[in-house]
Amino acid sequence: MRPELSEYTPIYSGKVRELYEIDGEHLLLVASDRISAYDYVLDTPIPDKGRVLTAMSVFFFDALGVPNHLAGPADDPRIPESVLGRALVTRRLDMVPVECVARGYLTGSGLKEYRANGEVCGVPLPEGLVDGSRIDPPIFTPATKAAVGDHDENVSFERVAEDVGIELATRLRDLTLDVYGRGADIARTRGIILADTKFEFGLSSDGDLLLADEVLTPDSSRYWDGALYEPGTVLPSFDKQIVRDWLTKDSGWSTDAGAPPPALPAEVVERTRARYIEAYERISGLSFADWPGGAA
Ligand SMILES: C[C@H](c1ccccc1)n1cc(-c2ncnc(N)c2C#N)cn1
Repeated sequence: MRPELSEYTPIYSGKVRELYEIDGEHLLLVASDRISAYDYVLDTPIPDKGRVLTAMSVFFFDALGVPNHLAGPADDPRIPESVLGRALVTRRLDMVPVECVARGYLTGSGLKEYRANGEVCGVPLPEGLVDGSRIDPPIFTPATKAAVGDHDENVSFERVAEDVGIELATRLRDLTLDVYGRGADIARTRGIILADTKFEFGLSSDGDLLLADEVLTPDSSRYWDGALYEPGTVLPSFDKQIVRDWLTKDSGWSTDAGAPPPALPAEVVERTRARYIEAYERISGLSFADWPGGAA
């Protein structure tokens, strides 16, 4: 008999995820079906999004073999039925207050910084790069955690070293680049570009540095369709572009409307759900139908 979610103490609620305390040593990390676009959390959920992204994290935790915070399998008996498949039991860690970002392609806030001063987080880049240019080898571009609703602030490696010490900063950078590089290689061979990603790490009570949070999911990474990639082309988001296009081209809403986006039509929801499942099945080589939880 599985416990009820109400038996656990909620300790954090994010845009699309929640964190609960199971006991002094263990947490329950829950991924919702909520989707965000243009800094809004949309009213319409994407069925199974939480389960797909949880499956992706578990695939990469297993495939990359990095010491991590998982404390049980996807069907761990401590996981309530109501969130089975979209929740994981994790060890409670002392989280390192650094957003560990790796970039293999130049876009977003990195591009903005590069255009202003030719570097990203203090890392100089070659001249002449444009939106979508490959950054090879990938670079470590950390950020400080922003308050809820704000955007993270890009900082230099030196600033991270000031905050957490040079030894830990060096380990964070090396681990971030190693895990991103190997994960991006796996995805690329399956036709999906992981342009960049954000990792979170924590320290165990034994002092071990463990990979935490979600790993290489479309919510923590930019997913592009490799078949569409041309150097310097701006690629749509593999998972969110269907929603973005409907919102800005078909719904009558605009980002400067000053009002939240409208509800999504069923067709947009289903196509988006299919994109998440496609990304998981292509990258993992596994069938999403075999993943725990879902419609009884
Ligand atoms: C921002 C992120 C979060 C994830 C999911 C839902 C809401 C927030 N978060 C993760 C921890 C955390 N704290 C202690 N030990 C851990 N193993 C983890 C993890 N993962 C704190 N915050």
